Amino acid sequence: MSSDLSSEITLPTGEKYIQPTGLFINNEFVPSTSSKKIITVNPATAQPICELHAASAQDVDRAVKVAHETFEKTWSKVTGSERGELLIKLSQLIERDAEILAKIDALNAGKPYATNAMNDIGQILELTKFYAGYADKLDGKYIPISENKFVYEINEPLGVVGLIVPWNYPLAMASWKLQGALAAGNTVVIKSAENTPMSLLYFAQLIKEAGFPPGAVNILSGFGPITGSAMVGHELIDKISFTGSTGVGKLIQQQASVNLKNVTLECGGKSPAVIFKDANLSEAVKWCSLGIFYNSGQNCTANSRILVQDEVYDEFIQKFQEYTKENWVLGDPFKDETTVGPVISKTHHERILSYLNHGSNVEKLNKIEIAPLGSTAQDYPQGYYITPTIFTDVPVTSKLFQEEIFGPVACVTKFSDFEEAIKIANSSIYGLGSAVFTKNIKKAHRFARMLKAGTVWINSSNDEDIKASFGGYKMSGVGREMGLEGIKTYTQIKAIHVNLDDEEEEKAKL
Ligand SMILES: NC(=O)C1=CN([C@@H]2O[C@H](COP(=O)(O)OP(=O)(O)OC[C@H]3O[C@@H](n4cnc5c(N)ncnc54)[C@H](O)[C@@H]3O)[C@@H](O)[C@H]2O)C=CC1
Ligand code: BAL
Repeated sequence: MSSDLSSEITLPTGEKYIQPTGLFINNEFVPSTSSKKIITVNPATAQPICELHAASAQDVDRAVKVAHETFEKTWSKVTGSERGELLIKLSQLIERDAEILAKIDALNAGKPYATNAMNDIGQILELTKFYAGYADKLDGKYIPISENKFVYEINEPLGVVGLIVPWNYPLAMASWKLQGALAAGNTVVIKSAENTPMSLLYFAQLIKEAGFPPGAVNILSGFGPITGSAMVGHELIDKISFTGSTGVGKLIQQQASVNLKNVTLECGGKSPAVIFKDANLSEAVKWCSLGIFYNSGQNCTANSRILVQDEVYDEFIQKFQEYTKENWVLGDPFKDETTVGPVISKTHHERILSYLNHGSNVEKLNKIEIAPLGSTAQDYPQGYYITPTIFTDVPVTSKLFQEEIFGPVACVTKFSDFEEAIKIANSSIYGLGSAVFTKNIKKAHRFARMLKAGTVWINSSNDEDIKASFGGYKMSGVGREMGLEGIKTYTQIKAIHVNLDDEEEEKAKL
């Protein structure tokens, strides 16, 4: 059963559900004004799933105007407590529909359902409740000036915010932005990635059911250079929060100058994990394997550069291979045991393969393909699978060591001492995540302070928590998400100066 605005989907489990396919504007699904369509593809099979409306610049304009009007007339008058209650209601609906939301991301993004997509929903749930609790706690500040003068500062929402999200965590990346923006009192126009629009459109139904007023949240599927660019250029959008490539982040920063938009950019990374010889090696192996192979390496904080001290280098490589072989399962995202699914698309698959080819045939590096439980990408020729791979003794200046591959590919290199380790770790244009493994607490903290990265994990890796801020140094981005910063980033401060002096009144008293 399909209409122009919905499509009946049969999941690989045999279950069926109705997928909305229109644009979600003013709490209704509507057709696009353009004939351009997005055809979603299941990365595990390379087969098309369904066709969705793609927003034109005209559709963006309509969504933004609706969001603007809603902000001015309704949403800006809703109290923090009321916004918190709506978010609590939303969290209950997310909990109710957790399985179907995770199954949609498993189908559309190839995320292993039980071991990955469900984790995303768990994080979203926690985050939604966290921001619900903060919605009425955006306290201001009292600043005494003199006997008769003081200032109070209040946090106000920005207005209409434009959110542009990627495909690696389709619903989670949307939620990092959306829930914080709503808690802070903004209205939203959000665009999903063209590869993965399905879960966010399903989520639109929960927004409406939770009771958010029409126009508070508008959800567009669409292509970056058309829909995304129209959002960035729109003068009624007060802020853009973007997650994606550094190249597009740079474009957005330039285009956003049209009305001096506030911009948050969460971009690429080439995160180092540094293993000192006094580390608990088994723990380092476990975390580094998780940090590069989880989500098939499609993580902005993936520890794609692994630096190991000379004395334990060979032992680390051996244990790393063994651990990965024994603890990961490559395969069908809908099988409960699967932990490594396909990568997102044909284009991305080809991009990763070209890095693998460059590493082995151009740079002539030592390449080790690890077959988790004996299976490799060749066992799944129908989908976009990549066999987990490590390159060893990789020169620090090489393309593979410097560029973001965004796949299950680790580059390992040696270092001799603390100074060399910090120099290599910081020799990157990026500065998003980083990890350091040592039992020496002083060394760990000294190293953490010297790392140029927005997140440092000591004795773990990619162990993010919604209560802590997340974002990059250098070309990994601008601003922070999650934690308290993830709500403050959607506010602006107004300083109100109060003068209690009244010379006329004083004179009258005399
Ligand atoms: N930081 C992260 O989490 C992510 C990083 N990436 C990196 O980017 C590489 C390329 O992946 P892509 O999907 O091509 O990333 P991308 O940066 O092109 O896409 C991310 C989002 O930006 C939108 N977009 C693209 N061009 C735009 C424009 N001109 N104006 C406004 N919005 C625009 C896309 O539609 C999508 O929603 C990956 O291989 C990876 O290295 C990709 C996704 C997430
Ligand atoms: N773990 C979610 C953000 C990222 O790594 O892409």
